[in-house]
Amino acid sequence: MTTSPEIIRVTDVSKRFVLHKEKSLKERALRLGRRSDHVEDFWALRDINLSIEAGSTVGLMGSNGSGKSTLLKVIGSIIQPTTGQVLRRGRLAALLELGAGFHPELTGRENVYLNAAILGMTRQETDRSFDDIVDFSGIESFIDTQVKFYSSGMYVRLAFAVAVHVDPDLLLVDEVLAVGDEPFQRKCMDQIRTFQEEGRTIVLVSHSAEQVGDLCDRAVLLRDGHMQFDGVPRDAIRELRAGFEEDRREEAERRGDAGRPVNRGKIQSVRLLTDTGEPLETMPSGSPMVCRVEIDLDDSVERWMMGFAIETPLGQRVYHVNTHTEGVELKLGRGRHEVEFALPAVPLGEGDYVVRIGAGEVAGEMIDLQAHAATFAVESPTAGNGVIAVDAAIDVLS
Ligand SMILES: Nc1ncnc2c1ncn2[C@@H]1O[C@H](COP(=O)(O)OP(=O)(O)OP(=O)(O)O)[C@@H](O)[C@H]1O
Repeated sequence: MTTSPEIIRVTDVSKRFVLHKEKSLKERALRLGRRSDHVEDFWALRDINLSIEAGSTVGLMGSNGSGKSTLLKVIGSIIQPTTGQVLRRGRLAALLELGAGFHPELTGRENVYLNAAILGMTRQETDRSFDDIVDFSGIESFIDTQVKFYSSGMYVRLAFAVAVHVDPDLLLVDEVLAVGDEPFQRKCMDQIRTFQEEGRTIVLVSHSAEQVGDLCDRAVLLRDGHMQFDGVPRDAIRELRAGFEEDRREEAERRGDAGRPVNRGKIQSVRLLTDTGEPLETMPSGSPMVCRVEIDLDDSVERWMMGFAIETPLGQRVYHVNTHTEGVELKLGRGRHEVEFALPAVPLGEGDYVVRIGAGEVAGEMIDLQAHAATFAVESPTAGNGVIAVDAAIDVLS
């Protein structure tokens, strides 16, 4: 097996920001308007080690403020790490903050030349690519308008068009693409796939599990500036969701301190069974499935409901049912309750699936949630791929 050469090496990188916290208005007034800054260190990244091989597509994931954009900027040398070092090879194109790299007073045309020059293109090279850049951006009629009058989508269109036409070895993309409209986002995704086929390296920040699962061969998960996970996207997504669940519980406990009872219920077990009561791990497509959930409640729980969902490992929901919307009343009272969801036929396509179970009061208060309550695999002999099993027949008509 040959391994690709390393294109990025991040060694022991930490990034500290200094936060200036303003004191209250009253204190400022007392100091007659002089700044009464209270300075605090904030570590946005802590001891990050990362080696990225040429030709790979890596997704940076994590909750808001976890350090994704900071890491991307450190990789792109837009900001310097406080400690540690970043080594990078090849030509870089980066699509970071909205408008970064564009001068607001210059026109789109002038910015294309300026931006391409910053990214390492000669004037002649830019002349040759100019029409393609404008064509890709789709904003031809605004190319001689100052970019300060551009909408966010127009900014991103032009910036992405320049970035992909400078022949980069490494493309860094922050979430900015999300402001483009749907056709443009699709065009960007097609371009990213072309880049992958051409063996270029891509590092992207995304909140979309779908996108990371679909595009990336590796995902790095950040939590509070630390690297929490580095591996295959589906495992990163599972870790990320487990973290969200943990946060939700902590949040519920905090709210509990403010007077509401906590731990009013807990899902104790979730079992997947065949219709004859055998444990179910792998099933043929179209066969029945039973899901039995045991939950303990305390007597403060009022009218409640339970939801059952089947998702792909990347979190795409393929089925959902809820006791309340189906008109099923659940029993009240302290102690163990058992709810069964019996599905007479599960016509899913071949693959792995995740069961998500949630319980909450009809009035809106969450009781418990297990985002990864159980998993199962479906085997299907049908033609094609997808989340539904369809046995397509193909005829050559002419
Ligand atoms: N220039 C800065 N000065 C001070 N703090 C900063 C600066 N840039 C980022 N931070 C802080 O560093 C932390 C990480 O920010 P970062 O933008 O990297 O997070 P993120 O994971 O990309 O978040 P999001 O998903 O919200 O985009 C945040 O708490 C942010 O407030």
